[in-house]
Order: sequence, then C-alpha cells, then structure tokens
Amino acid sequence: MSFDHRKYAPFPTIDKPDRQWPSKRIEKAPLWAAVDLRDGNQALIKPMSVAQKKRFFKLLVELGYKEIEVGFPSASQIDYDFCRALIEEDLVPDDVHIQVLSQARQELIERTFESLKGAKKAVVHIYNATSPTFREQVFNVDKEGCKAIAVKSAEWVRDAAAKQPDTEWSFQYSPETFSATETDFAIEVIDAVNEVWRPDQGQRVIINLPATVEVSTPNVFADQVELVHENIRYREHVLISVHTHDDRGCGVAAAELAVMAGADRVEGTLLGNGERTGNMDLVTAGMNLYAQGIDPEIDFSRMKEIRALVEEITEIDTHPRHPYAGDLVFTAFSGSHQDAIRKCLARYTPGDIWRVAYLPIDPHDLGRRYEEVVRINSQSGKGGVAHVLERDFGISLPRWLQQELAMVVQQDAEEDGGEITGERIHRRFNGDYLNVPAGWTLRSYDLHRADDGVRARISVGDEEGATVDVEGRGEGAMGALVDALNRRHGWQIRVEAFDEYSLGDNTEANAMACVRVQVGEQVQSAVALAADTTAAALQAILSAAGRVAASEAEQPARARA
Ligand SMILES: CC(=O)SCCNC(=O)CCNC(=O)[C@H](O)C(C)(C)COP(=O)(O)OP(=O)(O)OC[C@H]1O[C@@H](n2cnc3c(N)ncnc32)[C@H](O)[C@@H]1OP(=O)(O)O
Ligand SMILES: CC(C)C(=O)C(=O)O
Repeated sequence: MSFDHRKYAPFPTIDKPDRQWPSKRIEKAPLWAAVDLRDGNQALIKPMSVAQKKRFFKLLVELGYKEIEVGFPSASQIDYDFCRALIEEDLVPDDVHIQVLSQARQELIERTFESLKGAKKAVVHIYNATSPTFREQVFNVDKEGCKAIAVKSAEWVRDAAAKQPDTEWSFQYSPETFSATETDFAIEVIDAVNEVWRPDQGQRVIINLPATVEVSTPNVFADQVELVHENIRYREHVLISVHTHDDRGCGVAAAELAVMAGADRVEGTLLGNGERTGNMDLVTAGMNLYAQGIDPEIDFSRMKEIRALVEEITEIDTHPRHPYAGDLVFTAFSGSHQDAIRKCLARYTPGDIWRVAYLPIDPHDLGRRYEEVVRINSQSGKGGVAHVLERDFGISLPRWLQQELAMVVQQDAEEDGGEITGERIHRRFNGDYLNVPAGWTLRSYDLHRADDGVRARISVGDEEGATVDVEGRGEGAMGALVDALNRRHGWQIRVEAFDEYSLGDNTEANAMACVRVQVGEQVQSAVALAADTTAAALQAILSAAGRVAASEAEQPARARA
C-alpha cells in the first residue's frame, strides 16, 4: 500500500494584494439556485422519477427558490418528460425560472430548446471544462480550441433562443472546473461568450463559476471570484453565480467568501446531496445568514419536511450532526454545556436578541423542541439533571440536592453506558428521596408555642397501620420533631441542609421540603410534598429518619450474613 503525500502538488495561491473580500460582510441573501434535480440527481444511485421530481420541485417552490435547475433534458428522457410536464401542466409559478443544463454540443442544445417549448421563463445553461487537465487530457485542445467550444455553443444557444421568442430566456455559461483553471484564461473565455450574448444589450446572462472539484482553501476561490468580478467585460449587466462542491469540506465557506468577493448568486442543493462529497448545502448556507439576523428569503421552518423529502428521494440519511438539520445538533449531553444552556434559557424572553450559550439559533425556529436540547448520560452534571426534572416534571431542587441526585444519576449512567431518560431520573428521584419509608408517615401534628420554644406531639403511622405518638421540644416544629426522634431512638440528629418551597395552586401538594440529616456516620436526604410547609418539613425529617433506621437495620443483618 502506498500512502505518500509527495504524489500531490499544492494548489498555487493567487497574488492579489489588493483583495477586497476579507473586509466585506454579507448583508443580504444572494439569489439562490437549487440544483437538486440536476446535479443532485445525477449523483444518485437511483435517479429521480418524474413523479419524484414533481414533488421535489413543488417543495423547492414553496420554500421560496426562484431559480431551479430541473434537469439535463437532452441527456435523459425522464428529464425531458419532466420539463414537458412542468410546462404543459403549468406547474411553474410566474416568478420562477426553470433552468436546464446541456453540454456545449449542437444536437444536445437543440434538444434542450425543444424540451423548453412554451416555457415562460427559462435558463439555458451550457458548460465546457476549461482547466489544463481537461484541455490536455479530456478534450485534447489548446486554449483557443477550448474557447472555441464555448463560443460556438454560445452561438447555438443564441440562435436557438431566437427561434422561440415567446420565452423569456436567460443564458448561463459555466467554465466547468473554473477553480482549477488559470483565472486569466477563464476571464478570456467568459468575455468571448459574452461577446456573443451581449448582456449589455438586454440579454439576461449568468456567468456561473464552479468549483467542480474543491481543490483549494476557500480564500483562494474567493480571490479567483474577485478577479472575475473586477475584470470581466459587461460586469454590471451580468449575474455572477458560484457553484461549489464539498471535496475538502468547505463548500459552504467557499460560497460565502465568494459572495463577499462579488458573487450575486449561489447554486447548491438541500442538505448538500451531489457529486462525490456533495454540492454546497443550501440549508446550511441559508441558515448561516438567518443566524446572523439576515433574511435568507427561504422558509426553513419546514426543516422536518425538507429532511423527510430529501431522505426519501435521495435514499441518503441525514447525518445526526448535519448543521441545523441533524438529530443531535440541538442536544447537549455534557454537564457544563447543559448548565450554561439552562441558565441562558431561563433568562431568555421571546422578542429579545437570541443569546443562548451553545445554541447558535433557537431550535423552535426549525420546529425542534427544547425537550431534546438537554439529554443525560455519564457526561452530564447537576445542571442537566435539574433541567430535566424542572422541564419534564416541574420539580425544582435546591443546589445541594441537585448535586446529590446528579451523582446518583451519573452512577446509573456509568453502569448503563448510555443515555438516562427523564422518566428514569424521575423514578430515581421518587425512589431515593420522595417515597415515604414504611412506618414513617406523618399522620398529624399538634404544636404549642411557649416561652421556652415549641412543644410538639406528632403522630406517625407505623408499618402495621397503627399510630405512634412522639413528643419533643425545640425552637420550631422541626426542632421539636428532631428532639422527639433523638429521645426515642437514642440518636443525635444534625440537620445539615433544609429548603422548603411553596408550590403552585394547581398541584395537590402546596409545599415541598428537602432535608439532609446526619446521624452518626450516616447521611440521609429526603423530600416531602404536603398540604402546608410545616407538614412538608415534618414529613421530610421523618422520611430521612426512616432511611437512617432502615439502613441501621440493614447493617447488622449484613454483618450477620
Ligand atoms: C460537472 C458536471 O456535473 S457536468 C454535468 C454532468 N452530467 C451528466 O453527464 C449527466 C448526463 N449526461 C449524459 O447522459 C451523457 O453524458 C450525455 C448524453 C450528455 C452525452 O453522452 P455521450 O455522447 O454518450 O458521451 P459521454 O457521456 O461519454 O460524454 C463524453 C463526450 O462528451 C464530450 N463532452 C463532455 N463534456 C462536454 C461539454 N461540456 N461540451 C461538449 N462536449 C463535452 C467529451 O469530450 C466526450 O466526447 P468524445 O466522445 O468525442 O470523446
Ligand atoms: C455544470 C457545472 C456547473 C457543474 O455542475 C460543476 O462544475 O460542478
């Protein structure tokens, strides 16, 4: 096996010290062109049927795309039939351009125009590759020969369009492999094509600059696009478009820098299906604008529908980490992320500028739920566990108890190795803290405040259902109960932590109390819900004491065993 980087040459950089694009900002959406039905389609294992293309086209129109490349009608009967269906069934809204691709060959161009008879608005898109590799190895032509292919095909397009004057024509030319072509030569070819089409005389012309294969870092592509933007003839009459692929994983970045460098239009596909690693992803590019407060002019609130249709038709699953669309892109498992998200969400008021840690956009905007944002596994911390209990069960815990519960949940997660659901956390919370140990149920209490504190008589239901009364004295009700239990069991209970809350009116229990006690070596915590705060506090103490007793009962048994 050979793995030797010396087999490859670095891409030459562009000497352009006056480059302008690095200090430009994108302030509005470019004109988008969706090429799913052509470039996306030609890369599929199973190309689309006419019926599938119709459904895809309908979605693209509904989302807001105004330029849609619908196929390569001279190459495939399905694409030809689809064009005819769009036109004959009047499926194209007046403000939408359908676009079709053809090689720079006369018979193919003629068939292309035939497929478009009766169209209201159409873009005829022709291409020939211009890079040295293609000139020398594929077409066996020199630069003049390569330019001649482009010019000849521009003439065929012009002449064919003149014979179908009822259609509003746009002409598009792509110097295929532009990014691997000497830029001055690409400009020479583009100028030659425009001399045929004369955009300055009213013909709508799109010059599309493809990174057919992504061969450089996006800054180099931006330099190339800026050179075209600054140097082609008739620039002000021409739309500059870019068409990037993702071979180096930078298709979106390259398109974005290209727009900063002067491109007016961007071609891509929904979720990036396309040749090899795919085309530039229209979803990511559009949502990147949205996340900067710029209207992408495309309705991505229908993300679920977009994903479902693309997956169904392409038979390609969406990666769970696909920007904006993947299952896991709005989910945090790790503790510090969850903590920050929880705090920011608690402060966020609808209408404010979105400033939530770790969430570049509000998941709600894409039809996602906050429920999926925080999920628990062994990487999670107290913030995440607390968030899940609050969000799913309306239970807010004091910080010390959040810490305790999180440790228990983490042990479960480590033993389990996977995710711990909200229900399981809730069960753990109920079992370990909220459940009243048998024989420790508060039945009633009677309190008398005197000069020396509070005297309490407390009735506790025992395991057989009988009631046991205990009496004690303390500074408050809790103190009196602690005193009573100490006397009865010979303990020295120390209340380490205590918190109580009034709950909303819509709950059966009006109060919740959380307590942690220490008895000898033992530390036990408990939570109680009750009709009032005193009852909740007393029950919490009783439950914690019940756990101490149960544990004491277990220890000798264990020792005997
Ligand atoms: C970067 C891109 O995505 S470009 C779009 C690519 N998409 C497709 O190719 C999908 C549809 N294509 C097809 O169905 C077929 O390729 C067709 C119908 C267009 C042509 O089919 P064929 O005539 O059988 O030729 P084939 O597919 O092998 O194409 C190679 C021939 O076309 C020539 N050719 C390739 N691209 C172009 C072009 N843009 N302009 C003119 N000629 C071209 C080649 O030089 C070669 O010519 P040769 O036969 O004289 O050596
Ligand atoms: C035809 C052109 C635009 C193309 O698809 C490419 O170069 O990738």
